[in-house]
Amino acid sequence: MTSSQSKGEIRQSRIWEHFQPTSKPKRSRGNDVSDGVMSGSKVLPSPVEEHKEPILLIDNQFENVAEPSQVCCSEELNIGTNWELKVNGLLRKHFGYSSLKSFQKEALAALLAHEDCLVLAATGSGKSLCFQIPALLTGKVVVVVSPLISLMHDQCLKLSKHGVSACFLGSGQPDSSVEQKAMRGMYSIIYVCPETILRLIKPLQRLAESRGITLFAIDEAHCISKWGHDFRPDYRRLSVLRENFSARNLKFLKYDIPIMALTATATVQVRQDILDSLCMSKKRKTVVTSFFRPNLRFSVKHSRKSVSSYSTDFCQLIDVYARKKKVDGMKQPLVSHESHCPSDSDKVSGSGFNDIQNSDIEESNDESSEKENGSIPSRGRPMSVEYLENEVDVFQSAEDWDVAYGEFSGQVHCEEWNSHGSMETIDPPNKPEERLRLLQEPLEQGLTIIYVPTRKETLSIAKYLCEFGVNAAAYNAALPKSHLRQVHKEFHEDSLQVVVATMAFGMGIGKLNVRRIIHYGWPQSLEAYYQEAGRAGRDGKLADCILYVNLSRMATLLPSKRSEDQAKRAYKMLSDFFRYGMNTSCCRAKILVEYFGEDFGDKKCLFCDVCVDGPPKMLDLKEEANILMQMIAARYAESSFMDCSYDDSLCSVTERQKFLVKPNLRAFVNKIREQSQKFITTDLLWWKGLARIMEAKGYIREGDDKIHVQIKFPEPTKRGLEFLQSESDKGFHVYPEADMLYSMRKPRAYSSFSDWGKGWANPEIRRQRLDKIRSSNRKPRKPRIRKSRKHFSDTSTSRGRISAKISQKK
Ligand SMILES: Nc1ncnc2c1ncn2[C@@H]1O[C@H](COP(=O)(O)OP(=O)(O)OP(=O)(O)O)[C@@H](O)[C@H]1O
Ligand SMILES: [Mg+2]
Repeated sequence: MTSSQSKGEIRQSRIWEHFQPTSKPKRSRGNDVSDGVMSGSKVLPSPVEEHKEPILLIDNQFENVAEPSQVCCSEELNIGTNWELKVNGLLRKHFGYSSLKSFQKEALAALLAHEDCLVLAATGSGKSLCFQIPALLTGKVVVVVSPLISLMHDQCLKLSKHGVSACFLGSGQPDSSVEQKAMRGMYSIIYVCPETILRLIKPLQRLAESRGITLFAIDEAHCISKWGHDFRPDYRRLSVLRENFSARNLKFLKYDIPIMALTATATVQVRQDILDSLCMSKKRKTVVTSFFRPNLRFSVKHSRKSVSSYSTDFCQLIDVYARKKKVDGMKQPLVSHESHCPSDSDKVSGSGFNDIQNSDIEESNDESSEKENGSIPSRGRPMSVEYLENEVDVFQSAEDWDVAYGEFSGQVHCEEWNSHGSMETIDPPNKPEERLRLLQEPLEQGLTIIYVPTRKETLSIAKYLCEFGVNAAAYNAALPKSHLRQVHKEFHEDSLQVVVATMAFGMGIGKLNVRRIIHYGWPQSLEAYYQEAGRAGRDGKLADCILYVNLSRMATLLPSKRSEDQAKRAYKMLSDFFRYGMNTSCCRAKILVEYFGEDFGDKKCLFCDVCVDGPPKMLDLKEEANILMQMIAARYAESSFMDCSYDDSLCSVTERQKFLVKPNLRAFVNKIREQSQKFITTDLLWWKGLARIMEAKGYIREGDDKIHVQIKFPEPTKRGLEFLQSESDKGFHVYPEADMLYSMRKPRAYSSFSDWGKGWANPEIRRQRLDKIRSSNRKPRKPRIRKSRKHFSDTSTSRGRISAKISQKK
């Protein structure tokens, strides 16, 4: 799949391209730099004198430095035309790879042409090399802006193993002399967090004049964007790099120092925001690879998400790692992982193991759907800003996350190298047949990360798994730093099996054998989800990305302290994710990559639950859609009448006020129930699903200014009114979505319904009953109707009717 956008500026590589074996150098017409086809840009530097090998001293942690006197100070890049050969030599020597991937080549070519570059490539595709190789190739310094200390530490550790001098600066750096050495040009790669780079502008300008800075790389660049999921305010101030390192301001520079921004998850809007915020030049290059990860198997499962559902949700995981059974509530003795489950003294306030509460919180102003759906009401503390802030982990600055672990060894880890001295990489299956074969193979044990929304759940789930003999650990920002370091260390050493974490864990983690990423609760956006899911299967082997959510409850906006604007965006992101969770008919990988602006065409991943199970049978919901549309249209007609009417004799003030209050979906559903016996027992949840489908088809729209996770105050559209008026016999065939299927799963019927129905014809009885229903609706959360349900059975209800529709068609 190749797409060129913006006059050839953006080139999107074929979907499998970056996962193809790199050991056999490819000659792909469109990608080969030496063919001169590189997006039509003049990317190759003119041949200059013979390239001087950069000085690289392979040594220990912080002494892994180059002598300033020996380094290249020239402004020109003395690379020569055969830079690809040189790069391949460096790659083999330092990393054990035989060649660059095509997107890496393109990014490098942009740098050599002194151009800015935006690199959008899937998680685990190898973005780091795009900025690491330039340091080796040019002999100048590369400055990398990175959001997390653990990530910087991780990368420095790896580079030192590969014989590349690197350091990180900031509060996590224990050696105070490193910063001075770095500014004297003694490291080839300097990692800094955005907060630190802002105070280092002057020393960096001196460094640019002495050893030279070849590139500013902004890793995880989505953090720049207010529209993104990981917004970090200090990232937005990085435009200072362009101002302070331009040829206009620094006379010794012939060209502006190029900026390279890299991310795996940026929507089209986020991309633009990155380009603008960094003041990237108009002549920049954008390199886009497919976001598709062919070896990841996505699925969505329903879970009540309470302590009582752990046994169902985690039994498979326990089977994989422990195969022990908890006997009558007796705890299995914890082995080495006792330390991972913090003791009472380590507990964060109010979040001990025995104090676990259901922390799902519904959208703040949503009426309870539990009343309708029989789920247990949240027993948590009342929702408040403080409560929410205390419960979730929110990135503020890199300084908050000092969880670097271990020391640089400077040693090459033998297990990472095969007997021929090259890095062992397993290419992900890139053809449908290969992937289908992979699907037959059992999922390897490997490691598992469980992402949960709250700190409390990290503790309760880790404890639960430990009780069954799984070597599991909790990870959240409120736990002691020593504990977090230990978790990192053991995770990297494979001595842990499961890490139960908030979003605080794992950004940029380069662990190859993560086999399962489980999300236990609604993530906050598709971006966050895809980033986290992307930590699985980096070795190219099959990996599972399972999302457990309560289908009867809406996604929740957890972090608070947001401006109105930010809250709107956050709701929009939640809403997009909610639709992903409710989807039953479209390949999940397709939804994910298309969210990032990639055209997946009619391809399918063949792996996800939708591809494997197939969509549910389509239903003709013409009658249901019609009645809902009628209700909405009628109310709309009434209210527009009220709006136009200035004649007080036509209606009273109270009546007018009544009409000014917007009815929500629940009110419409109640009206339907009042008017049609057939739908008396159809869940609100089911109607919500139908309303979502009708909104997607453009029949109704949200009438409220506030953004809701899903449509709440429906208004008819022109299209919807046309649908209502249409006399065509054409049905309204749709795939029922996950919440609709869930609400139909266990037909709840009323055996007394027939008795109850007998009196319905009598207007007086009907009036009394409707009054009763109305008054019960006014009292929130009183499960009056539900109470009697278990005694009854009758399939003549609409729920039964809809379920019957499905079974009939199956
Ligand atoms: N040219 C190459 N040939 C073979 N393997 C490569 C090459 N470049 C990178 N890799 C592999 O890709 C893996 C992931 O690289 P890297 O950590 O840079 O990914 P990333 O794109 O930065 O991911 P993330 O978005 O999660 O940060 C590396 O461990 C390495 O094994
Ligand atoms: Mg990376």
